[in-house]
Amino acid sequence: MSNPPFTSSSQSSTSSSKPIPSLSSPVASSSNSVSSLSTFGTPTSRISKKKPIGLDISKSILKPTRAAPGLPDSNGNSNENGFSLKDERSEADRLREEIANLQLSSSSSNSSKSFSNNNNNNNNNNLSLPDSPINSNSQHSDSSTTNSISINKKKINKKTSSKHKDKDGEDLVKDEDLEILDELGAGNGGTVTKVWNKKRNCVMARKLILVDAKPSVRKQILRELQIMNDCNSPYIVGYYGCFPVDVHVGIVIELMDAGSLNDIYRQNGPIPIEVVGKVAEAVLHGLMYLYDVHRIIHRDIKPSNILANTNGEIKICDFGVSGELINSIANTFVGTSTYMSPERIQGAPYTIKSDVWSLGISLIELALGRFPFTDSQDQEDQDQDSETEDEFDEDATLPLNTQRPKISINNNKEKRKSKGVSLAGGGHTMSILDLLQHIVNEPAPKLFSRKKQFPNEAVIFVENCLFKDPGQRKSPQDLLASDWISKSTITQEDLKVWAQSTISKD
Ligand SMILES: Nc1ncnc2c1ncn2[C@@H]1O[C@H](COP(=O)(O)OP(=O)(O)OP(=O)(O)O)[C@@H](O)[C@H]1O
Repeated sequence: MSNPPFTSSSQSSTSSSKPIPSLSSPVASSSNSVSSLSTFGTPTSRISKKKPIGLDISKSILKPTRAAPGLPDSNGNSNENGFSLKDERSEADRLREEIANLQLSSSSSNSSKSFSNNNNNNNNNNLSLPDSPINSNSQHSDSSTTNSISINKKKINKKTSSKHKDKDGEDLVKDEDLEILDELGAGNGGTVTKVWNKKRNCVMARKLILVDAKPSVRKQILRELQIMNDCNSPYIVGYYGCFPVDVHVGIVIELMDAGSLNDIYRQNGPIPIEVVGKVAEAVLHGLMYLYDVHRIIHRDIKPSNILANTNGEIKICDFGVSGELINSIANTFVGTSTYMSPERIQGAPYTIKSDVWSLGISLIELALGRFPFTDSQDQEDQDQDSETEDEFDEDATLPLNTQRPKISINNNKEKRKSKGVSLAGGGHTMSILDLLQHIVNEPAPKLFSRKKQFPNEAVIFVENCLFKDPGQRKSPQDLLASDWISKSTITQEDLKVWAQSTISKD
């Protein structure tokens, strides 16, 4: 069963003629943006795995969507925390602001201690901030004082800045203040839960990373994670703090209430290609921010690390800030990254171009609603809507003249029917080695489907992400300047309505 393509302008006007009382401004007041948005899918239940993305946007708007506590519902009504869709700022922005205020009040009112590195106690306008939770013990013994109130950014280096202390010098996010509400998901390294911060009266996401490391390593991990303190971008999931949890590490981050793009496509079917374009744009901005500002390469771009919220924001998470954490997890890691570029599989060092490859694979996955390298026989077995061979979208992402991946020299029917190893995160059915071999030896997948036509600009964009030679592969900057991204007409409001439509109603 194919998903209807994005609607034409005539469909748009039909849907926009319906009243949309449930959304407060700015969506409702912007008739243009509403009509352009006709494009997005109807809400689908989380129970159903493969409901088509429908067309009737007005229905999706009218039906109430489940808003996480701390976030507005689809009617734009404030929930118990007083947030509303009318308020353009996201919950993360609000929290950031609160944190900034706390820092200022801390620096102006708490003149008893200065934790700045320069150890001076004259009134030279340096900001004195409490140190990070990790460094605080040693730094707190510093008795130098200051009355400074203005922010001298240069003085706030990575080691001394902390957005996570309140005016009493207490951690802004403490594990004991978090009440577990719901499980959001689990990955190879740990579990993520939705939590209520009793002290701050808001919802957050708490990720428990199972590292089982000795205290010195854990301390080092927590220290390294502090770099996330300084990450401040609308394309990066907000970070609120981290702490040891037994022998493990807890990280508290912004709750993205529409979940990961992996969850979204698995529960709602393929993501409309126009939205996929905005996903590409957000990820590229996030990658560029991480690299340009912090010299960080993400290293793990995949749909489960791209998150969306009902404000229509798309952000990336889980980037490789902590070498120690990567090492610790690698010790217990049972999966493998199936989004890895050919050069990485062959042992070349990571570059930002490796992230670009992973982005290309992820985009195909989102647009098709399945992992690009899925074995077609298995896929066919699972696809109840495919009744004839013709209808089935066999190896859709392989080059047109390729029937199926040559997964081994002795490829035969028996082999084809083998389910192979089911890889984590994508319902993958090739064995890991077959897959890695395939990525290295076979042509790169393409954005292609027998069932649906994708815009040429999107096809070219993905092609540019998936040059097997990293030298030929485009940089994030070039990709952002491409036609697909620069000519997109999808607005933030459109994304907001789309994201809300993906939330389950039960
Ligand atoms: N900030 C968040 N807000 C909402 N849901 C989240 C958040 N972070 C993670 N999740 C959910 O939790 C799931 C598990 O995340 P986690 O990072 O532990 O593993 P993963 O990325 O799915 O897999 P892997 O461990 O293989 O990288 C995600 O797929 C997503 O559904």
